[in-house]
Amino acid sequence: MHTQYVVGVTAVLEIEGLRKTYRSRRKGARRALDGFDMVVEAGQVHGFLGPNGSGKTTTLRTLLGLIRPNGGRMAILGEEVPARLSSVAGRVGAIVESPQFFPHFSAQDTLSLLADAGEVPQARVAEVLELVGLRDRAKERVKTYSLGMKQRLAVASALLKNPQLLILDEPANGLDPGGIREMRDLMRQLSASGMTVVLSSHILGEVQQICDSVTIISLGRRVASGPVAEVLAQHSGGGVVVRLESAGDLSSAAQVLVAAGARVDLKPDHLLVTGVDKPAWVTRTLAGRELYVSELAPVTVDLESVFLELTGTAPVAGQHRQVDQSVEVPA
Ligand SMILES: Nc1ncnc2c1ncn2[C@@H]1O[C@H](COP(=O)(O)OP(=O)(O)OP(=O)(O)O)[C@@H](O)[C@H]1O
Repeated sequence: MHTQYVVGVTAVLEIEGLRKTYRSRRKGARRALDGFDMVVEAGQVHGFLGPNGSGKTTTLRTLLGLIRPNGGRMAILGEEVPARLSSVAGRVGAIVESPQFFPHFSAQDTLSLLADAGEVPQARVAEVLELVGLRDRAKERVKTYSLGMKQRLAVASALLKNPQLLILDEPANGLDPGGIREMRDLMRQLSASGMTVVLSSHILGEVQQICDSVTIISLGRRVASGPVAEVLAQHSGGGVVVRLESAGDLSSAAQVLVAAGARVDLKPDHLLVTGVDKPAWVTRTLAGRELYVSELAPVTVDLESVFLELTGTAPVAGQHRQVDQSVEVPA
């Protein structure tokens, strides 16, 4: 299901009908993006989700002018890219591939060098070190840093020019739970300061906690998008779990509800009822037949279940899922 967006002036990122087919003499043609759409509004932390090989990195690299698309259009901060990339580049910070740092340099030296190269005032170096929480270790060599600290340094380098839009490809990759939490807090902090953050991720629980909105990609196409709560609500099916005072009455309760027009799944200790506008209707309908509800709760879905359903990547018993989601194009 596609959410229709009204593209307003606040869109920081717009992608429409993006297509990319990789061609190689040896491996033939592979369609990585097949008419992909994405919109990110200003001030959001936006999660870009999709299984391995679904086209996330291709999208981000195309956006940054590193890959030439075969079709579609893109705009960053209202400027068409790649045509006008040079006029927005100074307002976009991105880490699309893990940057390589000189191991013998300290974070301070690394950022200082990058600040000079990017004509950023040196005073900004201390600010970004503080922001990413590296201040106290800033003078130590990068080779002594943990993976999490290197990730922070990468984010610090992308923050040097105080971008309006920050794009991070898998920022939590390889981090332990503590590191992930710190990264989450940093994203929130940046967003609170008015920055728009787009992050691709596989860590769905994290995305659910950290992101205001999401785009889910599968096979090079958008399969869902919108505020996290909306995407979840659209896929919860409005179901309710119903338990009765006496479990022995479940089967008759199921018959009553079906006769009254609901869809009912009979489980050993509860009913799963869908197709009902208001949960109170279930209580009333059953009470009218002297069947008493002891518990009535909406079915909660998490982003992971929605993701698995939409991208067709839920595990299937006895099958080993292959990781590539791109489509081979016949010669
Ligand atoms: N340079 C390339 N040449 C040929 N095929 C490529 C190239 N880069 C990516 N692909 C293919 O395009 C498809 C999409 O890859 P992409 O890296 O965009 O996916 P992704 O969603 O970022 O995946 P992951 O989560 O695994 O990083 C994959 O089938 C990949 O093998």
